[in-house]
Amino acid sequence: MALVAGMRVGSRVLFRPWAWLPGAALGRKESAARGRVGARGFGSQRVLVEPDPAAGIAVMKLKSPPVNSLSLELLTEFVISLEKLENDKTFRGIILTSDCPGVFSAGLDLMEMCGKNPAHYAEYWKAVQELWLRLYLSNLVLIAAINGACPAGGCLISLTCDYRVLADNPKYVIGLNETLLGIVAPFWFKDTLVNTIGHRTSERALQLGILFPPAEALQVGMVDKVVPEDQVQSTALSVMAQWLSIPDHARQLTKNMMRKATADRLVKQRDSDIQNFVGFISRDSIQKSLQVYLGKLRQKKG
Ligand SMILES: CCCCCCCCCCCCC/C=C/C(=O)SCCNC(=O)CCNC(=O)[C@H](O)C(C)(C)COP(=O)(O)OP(=O)(O)OC[C@H]1O[C@@H](n2cnc3c(N)ncnc32)[C@H](O)[C@@H]1OP(=O)(O)O
Repeated sequence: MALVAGMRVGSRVLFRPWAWLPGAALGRKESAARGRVGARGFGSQRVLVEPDPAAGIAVMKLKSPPVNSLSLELLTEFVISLEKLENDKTFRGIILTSDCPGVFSAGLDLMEMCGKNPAHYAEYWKAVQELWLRLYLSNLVLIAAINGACPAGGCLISLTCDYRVLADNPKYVIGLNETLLGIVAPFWFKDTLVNTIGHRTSERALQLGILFPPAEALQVGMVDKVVPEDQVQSTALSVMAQWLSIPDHARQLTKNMMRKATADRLVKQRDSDIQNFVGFISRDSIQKSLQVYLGKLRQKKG
């Protein structure tokens, strides 16, 4: 077996780029929870995993009501489930979807970024980085079955997937809308978007914080397919079959070739990226903007 840049070619698991990242190791309890997934469903409170070992795939459903906002707990459970599937050679692909009606994910949890201390912000941001790195460089085929609204961090997660299927519902908007909150998408959010829809469209989408409805999302390439809501899952499954018809080693090496440079940019500056986030989010003006935004979200109901 040849070794290419730390990747073992000839076995199914080709690269574990995070294995050497600081803080990437899981605790003892979490490690003990790993192991073969088998045919029974597993998961955690916030991440349901429905394995289909015969097909070599698993459906992973985010289940953190009401809106799958990416709390520290959800991020942690997400990473653990992902690692379990990555480590089990039975699995070659994951369909990522939501168990919360009408929302794929509301993005980063605003409560994690409001009124907390710098140590908390640092821990939170490290967890966000970790999930992005693992998803972006995953060996598995990842298909997003987007069955609800998909703003900001929710959009980022879908952009790490190899293919996005979006339900045709005008409420199911998708995009990086950070500027609407008075905050800035970090460079690696931006890079992920640029890699998907190109520079000019990203520039406009990011500055204006555009949340694209399905037809426009398809037109700009933010998603790959728009289908009636009741066909999202079946379409994701048939797309998965197509991707799994490609030999793993060739597809994985190609994915790595396309994505590694983007991931490396963050890997090389994880600590300074955390410091930037902590400094930025701790500013009084940013805290005020987030509070105002949260207030508007709450008012919407009343
Ligand atoms: C000098 C430059 C330096 C640069 C340095 C850069 C550093 C980095 C800077 C910071 C980068 C941060 C990046 C941030 C990314 C994000 O993801 S921020 C989150 C953005 N998300 C959103 O804008 C979505 C907001 N939510 C919604 O639009 C809607 O909730 C929905 C998803 C469309 C669902 O609508 P609906 O079903 O009608 O539910 P609601 O009634 O609106 O919500 C239910 C309750 O959930 C709460 N909630 C919603 N979203 C969030 C959230 N993201 N976090 C936490 N809580 C959320 C909402 O308030 C409701 O709560 P209650 O009123 O208490 O019920």
